[in-house]
Amino acid sequence: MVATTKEPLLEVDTITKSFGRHVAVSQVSFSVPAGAVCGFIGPNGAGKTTTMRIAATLELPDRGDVRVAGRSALLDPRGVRRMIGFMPDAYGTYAATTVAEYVDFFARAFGLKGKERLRAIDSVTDFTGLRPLLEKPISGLSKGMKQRLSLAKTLLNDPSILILDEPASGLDPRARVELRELIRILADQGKAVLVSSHILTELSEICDEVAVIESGTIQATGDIATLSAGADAAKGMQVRARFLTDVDAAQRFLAEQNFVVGTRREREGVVFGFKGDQEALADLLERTVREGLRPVEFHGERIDLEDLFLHLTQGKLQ
Ligand SMILES: Nc1ncnc2c1ncn2[C@@H]1O[C@H](COP(=O)(O)OP(=O)(O)OP(=O)(O)O)[C@@H](O)[C@H]1O
Repeated sequence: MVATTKEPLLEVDTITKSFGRHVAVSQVSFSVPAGAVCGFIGPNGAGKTTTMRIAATLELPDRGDVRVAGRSALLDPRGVRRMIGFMPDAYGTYAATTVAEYVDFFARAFGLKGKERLRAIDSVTDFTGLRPLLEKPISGLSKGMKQRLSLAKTLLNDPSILILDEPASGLDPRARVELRELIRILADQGKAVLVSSHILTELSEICDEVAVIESGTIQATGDIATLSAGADAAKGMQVRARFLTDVDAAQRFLAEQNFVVGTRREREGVVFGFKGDQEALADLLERTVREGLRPVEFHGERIDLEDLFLHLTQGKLQ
């Protein structure tokens, strides 16, 4: 489970689903509290869409359950559906339809009537910035605007949980940033947001937590800082250090210290691998000072997000 002290609004509880003999997801568990964005990260074919479709009650799991505010999706799919907004990775084209017609159609499909429907349409088209484009045919919208339209439709019934399947895929950098901002606002309104991507960097700035999936099984859950720290400790980080005293003496001293793996001279300094956490690194810096080595530079390069993703997944074909 994603570690959190808050009550989960969405709980995916040990779900397993096979298609024929192929196990698409196996014992997948994680949870998302209200007000949080959880990134669901995994390479192509990892099981993200299958998990999200089950969470959105569009598919039944073979085993396990999904609970929304404590309600079981298996026992009460209609009740759960009312609380969930699902934005699929691909949606039907309604090329000849205008933005206004499209939103109105879905508002009616959600059973919204009269003033309530008009209020909901105003609210979602304002939020997504689509109001100036209401009379435009969908065929004339950019990919970014189409994604906003899909999000607008998903928000019509004001769901407390949002499940967004690869919403940023195919968007240009500006549209990505704008979409991220909208997602953050929605979480700040108290919604629980589950958002998938096959790249960690795309979501790292807005996610409170991530769940990493590969080959149908969860590889890691938690916040990115904790996962990065764990990966640093396991994989090691590279530290660059410069000393005012004799560099050879500094290199000899470092080579004998705990967590230090491999030292080499580089320009006036020493570069070494370090397999400890930030605390252990701070201790090492303190020891170099006590030793009289007079450090003037001591810089640990932490694992970057691309490396973290590669560390958490094994790149299995799926
Ligand atoms: N309806 C289906 N019938 C047969 N196999 C399926 C079906 N849906 C998914 N699969 C298989 O289940 C596995 C998981 O697919 P899923 O679409 O959930 O992955 P994903 O992580 O969303 O991938 P992508 O990033 O490529 O969208 C894949 O091997 C896929 O081929």
